[in-house]
Amino acid sequence: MTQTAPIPVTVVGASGRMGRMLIEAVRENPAVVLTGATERPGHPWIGRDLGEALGGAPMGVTVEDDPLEAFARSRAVLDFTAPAATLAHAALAAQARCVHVIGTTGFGDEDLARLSAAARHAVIVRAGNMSLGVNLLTMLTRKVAKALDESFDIEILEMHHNRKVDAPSGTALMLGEAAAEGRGTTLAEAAERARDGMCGPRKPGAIGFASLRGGDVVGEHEVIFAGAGERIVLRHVATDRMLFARGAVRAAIWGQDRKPGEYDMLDVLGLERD
Ligand SMILES: NC(=O)c1ccc[n+]([C@@H]2O[C@H](COP(=O)([O-])OP(=O)(O)OC[C@H]3O[C@@H](n4cnc5c(N)ncnc54)[C@H](O)[C@@H]3O)[C@@H](O)[C@H]2O)c1
Ligand SMILES: O=C(O)C1=N[C@H](C(=O)O)CCC1
Repeated sequence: MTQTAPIPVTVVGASGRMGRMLIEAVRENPAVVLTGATERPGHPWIGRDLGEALGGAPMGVTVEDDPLEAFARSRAVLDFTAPAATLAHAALAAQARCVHVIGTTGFGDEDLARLSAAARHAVIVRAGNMSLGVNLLTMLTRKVAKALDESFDIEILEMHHNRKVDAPSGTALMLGEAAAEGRGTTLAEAAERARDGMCGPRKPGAIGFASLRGGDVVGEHEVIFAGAGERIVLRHVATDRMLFARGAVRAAIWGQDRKPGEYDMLDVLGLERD
């Protein structure tokens, strides 16, 4: 029996809520091995052993602030940081020929264009949500939106913990894209992202968003199809961030030896697009 060597992986933003989960998800999966961990320059963990910084036994991996050094020893980068950091990582991951798994959310249109440009020379797997459940929910959302006409108003409601910095969530935008596709339009055309004051009656065909923030909520999403006398509600509740981290590790493994390009979790999970 042939035994394949584990894939060397770097986790960027190692001290973050998701960084810590990603380290655990790499350590529990024998198909991958942690060879690098980074944090932003000036972070107190720089130069320390990662295991000790996490409050446990030494792991033999030193936290660095030079991502290229770490990427050069790796074949995949797991990146749940912040848009500016991820854009910088994309160029370096392409240079080091690493699969770049991006969970970061909050990108603007120009940022997304820059990531698409990087994907001409590198494998990028990006998703606003790496869980199986949410990716299935995007398929259901597309189907229901296609089946119903504009007499059903589509509203997307999300709730997250009080430390989240971007809104609407990346997941809500994924669900919005799916709803828009089902309706035969684009989210840029249909999105209604904020309502306050005398904003007038609802625009027919709009896809509305509402964001709640509080406590330690991991991530909850509802897609509401509101018609006359009835409502259909599709709902996903995440209760454990390991869900996202295990999805990211799966994407890193799936991305090995793929052609350069921009992929998402539907590709990784082998789910149909329509
Ligand atoms: N796609 C998904 O499934 C999914 C799931 C959860 C969170 N997220 C997203 O992941 C991102 C991070 O979320 P979080 O809750 O872990 O945030 P967090 O603030 O806890 O962690 C971000 C980490 O990135 C580090 N960082 C920032 N700039 C850096 C740089 N230049 N180099 C290295 N590290 C850097 C920060 O110091 C911090 O430790 C957010 O955009 C969030 O929306 C996505
Ligand atoms: O905690 C976060 O931040 C999350 N971000 C993603 C999003 O923006 O949808 C996924 C859920 C958790």
